[in-house]
Amino acid sequence: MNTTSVTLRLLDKADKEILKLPRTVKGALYDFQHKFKANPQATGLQLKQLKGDSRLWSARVNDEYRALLLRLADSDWLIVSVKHRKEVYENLDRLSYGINQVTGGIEYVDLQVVEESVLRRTAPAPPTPTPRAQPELAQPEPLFARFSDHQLTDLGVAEPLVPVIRTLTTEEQLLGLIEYAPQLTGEILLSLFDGKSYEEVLEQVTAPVAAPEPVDTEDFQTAAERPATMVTTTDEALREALEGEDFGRWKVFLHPTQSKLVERDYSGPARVGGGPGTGKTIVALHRVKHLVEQLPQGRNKQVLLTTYNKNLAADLRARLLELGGEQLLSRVDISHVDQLALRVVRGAEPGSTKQTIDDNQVLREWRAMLDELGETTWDAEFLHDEWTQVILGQAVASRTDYFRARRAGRGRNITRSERAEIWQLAEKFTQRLDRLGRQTWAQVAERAARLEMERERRMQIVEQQRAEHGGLDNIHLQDGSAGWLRHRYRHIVVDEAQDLRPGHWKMLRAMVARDRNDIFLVGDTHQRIYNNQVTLGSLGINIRGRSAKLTLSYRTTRQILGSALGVLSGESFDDLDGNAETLAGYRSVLSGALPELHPSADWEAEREAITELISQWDDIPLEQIAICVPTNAMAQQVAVSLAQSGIRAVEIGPDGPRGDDGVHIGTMFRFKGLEYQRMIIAGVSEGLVPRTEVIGMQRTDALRYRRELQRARSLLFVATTRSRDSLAIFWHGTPSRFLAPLLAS
Ligand SMILES: Nc1ncnc2c1ncn2[C@@H]1O[C@H](COP(=O)(O)OP(=O)(O)OP(=O)(O)O)[C@@H](O)[C@H]1O
Repeated sequence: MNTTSVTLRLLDKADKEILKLPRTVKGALYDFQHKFKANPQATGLQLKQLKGDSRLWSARVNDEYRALLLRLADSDWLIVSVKHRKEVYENLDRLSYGINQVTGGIEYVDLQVVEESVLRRTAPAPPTPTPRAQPELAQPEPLFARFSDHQLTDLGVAEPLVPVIRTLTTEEQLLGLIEYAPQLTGEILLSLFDGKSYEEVLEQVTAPVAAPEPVDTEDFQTAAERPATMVTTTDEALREALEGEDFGRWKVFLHPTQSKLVERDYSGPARVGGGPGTGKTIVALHRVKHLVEQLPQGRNKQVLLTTYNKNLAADLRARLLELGGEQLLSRVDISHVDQLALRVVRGAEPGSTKQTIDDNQVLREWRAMLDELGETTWDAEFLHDEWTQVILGQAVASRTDYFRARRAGRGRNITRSERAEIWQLAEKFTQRLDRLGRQTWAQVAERAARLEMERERRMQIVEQQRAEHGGLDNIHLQDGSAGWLRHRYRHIVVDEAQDLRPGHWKMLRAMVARDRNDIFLVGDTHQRIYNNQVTLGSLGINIRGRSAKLTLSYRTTRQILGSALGVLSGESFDDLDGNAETLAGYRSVLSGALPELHPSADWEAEREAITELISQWDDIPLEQIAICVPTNAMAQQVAVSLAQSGIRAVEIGPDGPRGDDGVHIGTMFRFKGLEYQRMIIAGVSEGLVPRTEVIGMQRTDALRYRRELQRARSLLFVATTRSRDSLAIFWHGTPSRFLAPLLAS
């Protein structure tokens, strides 16, 4: 046997078993993997084949514990389990392994462990009735009676589990089975249990992970390389999994649908959609790592990782550091997109002292100006949106151009004379900002886009000249020529893509050459919380044919997910490219309690009820609890109520939580990208969610009303999907219309 380069991997789920082992055993396992890789045949390891079986082996971890290994090839081994010595050698028939015929992935099942787990969740049988006193008890219907064995295995259920599956009669038992079953079996059974049809599961769960080629169920080495086999792939990943008390599984075990997207070679820009918690950010991070690994050696930052705010960018940096250390970080520019745009603009205007103001400040400026002018025809929000989306967004440079500008999706039609009025107001507003030495983020984005597009154009001219004159040397280079210019990045990865402005996209497009794997973006339009509707194709980013969707939530329980989907019901969403996008197939294998619904008579009573609930939660750190409210004022009021009961709280500001200690409180806008163990959403009352002003728009501007309503829904959807384990929704007075499906069920 070749002992020089032994590959040792760890199968998904074995790590969960390992996490439960005593500390000393984990330490021993760490030493074991070193020794094993040095020489599997070393006497101390007592490597032996189980039961004459050709692939399953056991090896000694310490006096008490044994590792069970599958031998994939001569020097390629896979740890499938770590068990107490007494549990290894009895009844070997219960240990089953094989290659799933649908996915081509390696699966391992210990039937005894599964059966015991099911049994633990089985309610004790009622006392045996005396023959005469009781009528015969009806046997409960098995959960999956309506599906044949063939149907189950065709969907990808692990064949050895079929007999146990036939015995299941309760949800609890099913959850017991899923805990120790291969990942796909769990996903399939829960989807069927939750009411999906065979065909739906085939399309939504099985097809995305099915092997594209016929599966050879004897070829374990090929199987180990398929995305469907969830294993650690590198030494580092194995060490990580063995070392960590609560290591980040996301770093090591990607879902097959995730790893395919990470590793694919795309002929151009690609997009990954998917509901909250499906691991879009995780995919973006792994994609960055993958792209960096393909780069030639160097020191420069050829990959840009960007997102829409500072807080999220900081989080991306921390997670990328966790994933690949300083070495990976050294090749990646991580910047939030506004900051990036500002950098471009400052680069072009080094002396500029302009202050950049956020949307709230801009609206205050609009209002101040309208007040001063005594102008009442138009409201500040409308003018701000019109200016940002139509005038700035389409780079409209003159009044005449504005008369011709497209206003798709902008709400009510406006006449020519109204356009003239708006144009005049917009001009006045721009001058006012100039005078005050201020600029808006939308202006910065558009300016940055123009500068970058101009820069790219100069590069293209030089390229063209180079082609025509046969080399740079033959071109007469003038001062300021672009001969030395290169695209700023080789690859751009965007997280939370749904909230970037058109200007951002134009800037990013110009920063990277149109090439394979140029732009990779992840986002979910159901979570769009700003009014930045874009059609990427029209901005030069063509994702057609390179669009995919993740559907398995790793964050939220099925129960919370059901409520979150209820909040969205009846609304339609786009795919960032003008087509419809749905959450079909969105699911979870995590289970928990149903969300709690708490009505109150008024706001004060609601705050009391919230305080009361939190004071009962003394089993988790306060930082794992968050309260989300519709307005800043309400956030402050909740903080005061909590303080009066001695509960510490911190508010979440634009840059994240202002402090470490206490329950996090914030408005719905602040929760994007965050997650908590327990979430409270408060003030979900009609008039607050959606706001009264939005409801009023129904009469004045139907299109705007629909857009604002969708945004309010999305905000609530984002808030509901931040919680991992439990969700409590509070309101006073009339509950929000968005809660109707939850109240009806
Ligand atoms: N393969 C995986 N294994 C384990 N955990 C995972 C995996 N993928 C994602 N997660 C976990 O699921 C949670 C959600 O992941 P992530 O933040 O990437 O989702 P998202 O789709 O970007 O969510 P959102 O749209 O709500 O921002 C995180 O806690 C992440 O660590």
